[in-house]
Amino acid sequence: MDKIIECDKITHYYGNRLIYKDLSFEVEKGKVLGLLGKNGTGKTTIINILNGYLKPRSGVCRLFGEEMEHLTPQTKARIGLLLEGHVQHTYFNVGQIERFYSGFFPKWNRDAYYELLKKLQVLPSQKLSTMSCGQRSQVALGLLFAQDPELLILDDFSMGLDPGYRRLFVEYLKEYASAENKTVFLTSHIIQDMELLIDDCMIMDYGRLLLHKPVKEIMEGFRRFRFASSADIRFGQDEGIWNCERIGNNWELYSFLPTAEVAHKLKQYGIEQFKEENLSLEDAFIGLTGKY
Ligand SMILES: Nc1ncnc2c1ncn2[C@@H]1O[C@H](COP(=O)(O)OP(=O)(O)OP(=O)(O)O)[C@@H](O)[C@H]1O
Repeated sequence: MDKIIECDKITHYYGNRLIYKDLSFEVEKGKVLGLLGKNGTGKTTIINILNGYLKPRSGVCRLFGEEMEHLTPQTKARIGLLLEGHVQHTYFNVGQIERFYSGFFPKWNRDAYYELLKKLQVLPSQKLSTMSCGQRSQVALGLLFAQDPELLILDDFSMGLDPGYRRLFVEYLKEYASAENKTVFLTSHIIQDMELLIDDCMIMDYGRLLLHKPVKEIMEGFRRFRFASSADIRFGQDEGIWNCERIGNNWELYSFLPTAEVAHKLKQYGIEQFKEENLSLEDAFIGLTGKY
């Protein structure tokens, strides 16, 4: 299997502040990987390292087998990059920006741009600087599809997009990734979109990678157990319990363990009655990372 992204033991600090230590992961060709994490856990930092904008203190990242600091122009043309939603050249209008970008990319597909853009309520003569935040994001996404990259890296692609356009874009992306065997690495705080789109999920915690798994495994294996108790219940993570929170005498416990094992653990505290629940990816994310 081709590895499109390889990160090996990345350690990064801003000043004295550790962002992560020895972070390693790979993304195979054709996969859609979603990077999730609370604010400030280092998602944009990873994207900046992947693109060679930031040099980590140690470790190596490779895209298409080339080290991030020495990407050739040919490899760069295979990568579509969206940094927090926007295009920079806002003095262009909708038509001019398409013509400007087309010169840089050999496989430029102008129809893909106009197909997305025709859904926008703007004229080709409208300047980007006079557009709303979401409209500018739509232009940026249209330019990415026209580039026809083999690897798409999208940082917070849903920023400013309304629900209808977000759904449309998620559907385009899904089709793009599966029909053409493209690879996508993306971040978003809109986890409902991620659930529809991604194959694998990486969740960052402060200073470390919390979890990297196929979404299917999370959806099938991770559960919430609700029960009532006045006991002082304490589980360690080494016992397979990710999170156990109390609100009054009502408890929420999250685990990948089979029901019988959780039942056995609860019995030690005298709890025989509990309710087991399947989770959306958003609920699973909250169960894994806690509510702050
Ligand atoms: N240039 C910088 N200098 C110093 N600290 C920085 C710099 N850029 C980011 N940070 C800090 O590093 C941490 C990670 O930032 P980053 O932007 O990667 O987080 P994020 O996960 O993308 O956050 P969000 O979800 O809010 O977009 C934050 O605490 C941030 O304040």
